[in-house]
Amino acid sequence: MIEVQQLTKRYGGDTAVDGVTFAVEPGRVTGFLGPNGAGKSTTIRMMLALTTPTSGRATVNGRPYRSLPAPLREVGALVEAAGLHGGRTAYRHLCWLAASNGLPRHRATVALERTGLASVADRRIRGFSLGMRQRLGVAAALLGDPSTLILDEPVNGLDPEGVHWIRTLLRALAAEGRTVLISSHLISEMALTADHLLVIGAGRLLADTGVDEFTRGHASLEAAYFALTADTTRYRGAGGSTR
Ligand SMILES: Nc1ncnc2c1ncn2[C@@H]1O[C@H](COP(=O)(O)OP(=O)(O)OP(=O)(O)O)[C@@H](O)[C@H]1O
Repeated sequence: MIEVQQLTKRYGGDTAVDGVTFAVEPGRVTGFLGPNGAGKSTTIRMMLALTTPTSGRATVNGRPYRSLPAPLREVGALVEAAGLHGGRTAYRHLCWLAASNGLPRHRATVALERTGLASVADRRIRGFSLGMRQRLGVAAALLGDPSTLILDEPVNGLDPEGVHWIRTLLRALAAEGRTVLISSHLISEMALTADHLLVIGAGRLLADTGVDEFTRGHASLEAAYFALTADTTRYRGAGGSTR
């Protein structure tokens, strides 16, 4: 369970996240949506103590991330597919991560199997495609068998088979009773993956609702999303309407 209370982040005079309050419940997939620059990544980074809030707080299982005794056992995160040592194999990378977090080595094998990377476990990461790197990032998130998963844009770089795979995986993880939060720009994909939605625009929470409820009265989830966020889009192409 993730709880965010009055979370705010200011950069100079700009407010990236503005007094946001919500809870992400276990047992379902929660989609985190919003236009470019809405504050999704900043909110996620504050949950993971990668960015310090100006005010407010974020907790996982009742504690701020920083005070979790074994963070990887409680929260698995995919923030961006960076920080990979290209010369290492996928297996070595995960073993190194496991060792530095006090996790048994066999967790690396389990995570590779769950992410479909077992057959390339001994290949060097530098030869990995974007989609394979993304899977490896998900494998790292699953390493500690955490009850909470926070994945920023997990669908990025995945081919159609990969998109289907991550959708099935996320739904299975939620069905196991885990808390699953994913951000995405792919609204149509969210319609298939998420049970619940948090929508943020210009740093403010615009919706905290079930997918069916959110879509009611609109032609599609996309139409409902555009109607809600039209006035909060920070960046928009010249002449481009989002409706
Ligand atoms: N380190 C930083 N310094 C200054 N401003 C920042 C910083 N990080 C984010 N911002 C600003 O905060 C706002 C929210 O950015 P954020 O990356 O959280 O949005 P986002 O919803 O994740 O966007 P996207 O969908 O484009 O990834 C933006 O206006 C961004 O320019």
